Amino acid sequence: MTTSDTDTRVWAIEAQGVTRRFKDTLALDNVTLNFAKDQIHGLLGRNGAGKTTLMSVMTAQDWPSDGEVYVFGQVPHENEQVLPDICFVREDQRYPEDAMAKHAFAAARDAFENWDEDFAQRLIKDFRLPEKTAIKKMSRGQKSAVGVIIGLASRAPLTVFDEPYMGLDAVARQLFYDRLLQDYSENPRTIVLSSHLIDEIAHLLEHVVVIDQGKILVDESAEALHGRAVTLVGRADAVDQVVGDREVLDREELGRIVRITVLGRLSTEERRLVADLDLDVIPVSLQQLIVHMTRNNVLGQTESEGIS
Ligand SMILES: Nc1ncnc2c1ncn2[C@@H]1O[C@H](COP(=O)(O)OP(=O)(O)OP(=O)(O)O)[C@@H](O)[C@H]1O
Repeated sequence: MTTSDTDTRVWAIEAQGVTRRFKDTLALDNVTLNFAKDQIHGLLGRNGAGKTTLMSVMTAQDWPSDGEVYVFGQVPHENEQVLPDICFVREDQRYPEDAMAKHAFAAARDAFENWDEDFAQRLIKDFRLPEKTAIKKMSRGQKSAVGVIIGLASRAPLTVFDEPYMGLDAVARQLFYDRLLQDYSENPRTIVLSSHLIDEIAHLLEHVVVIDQGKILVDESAEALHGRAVTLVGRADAVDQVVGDREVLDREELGRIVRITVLGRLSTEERRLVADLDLDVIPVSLQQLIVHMTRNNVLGQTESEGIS
């Protein structure tokens, strides 16, 4: 079995130059990144960015067209040593025609060594899941709950949730976040979460990866990202004085007042200037930052390709 030559004590997943092509579509374009062990990672990006494809390749459900993937230091594909350590929860999970939730849970109990039956039973009650209804006949939210319960109770060393909460209502989603955080603090493991609801999951994330058009746009700790951009509001000439030659992510004008989002933290001196000029400083949420960055990336590429 091939073993990655980087430090397998640190990385749960290593992707090296991973490309995935589907006929004319380049879903992953030479992706190189690592996911540290025992952290909660967010994999974020717009529709069609390549999230599901990357998750599928990393969990050995799909092969890369090029490049290498290692999970816990080994190539995971067709690897009986690593596959039992991976739980991939996806929205489009297929179940046999008459399968009920209890059948899915029994299969998960057999598949995952760390399966916690008491925890699963508590989650079934929390999510009010009907155990005797065929999964195919369940509501969208109930189907999602089946996946979420399997993902949590499996306690797999690598658990990957691809948009697990489609269809879950706000109460159920909050339940998922709370149970995940609580169980993760008691049983640390590597979690990868993809989501469109960025602000809802931002507080869970320790590491953030943003993918856009198959390329990695951001690969940073959540802490480093926090405060990476700031919005300044005030008189145009005063705001421009502080903005200087910083990269502008967004600019809105309302008469003589402007609202400009710039990359980078403000220095102590700049903060003083901001106070003297009577400007408002508004922190930028992870969701706003990613919206700005992916929007700018698309515009940048469109312009450079000469398409207006
Ligand atoms: N089996 C496939 N055959 C052809 N194209 C595919 C296939 N799977 C994915 N793609 C294409 O690859 C690109 C990435 O798709 P992917 O599902 O990974 O995106 P995503 O980021 O998960 O999107 P979403 O947030 O909308 O689920 C898209 O352009 C998609 O159409």
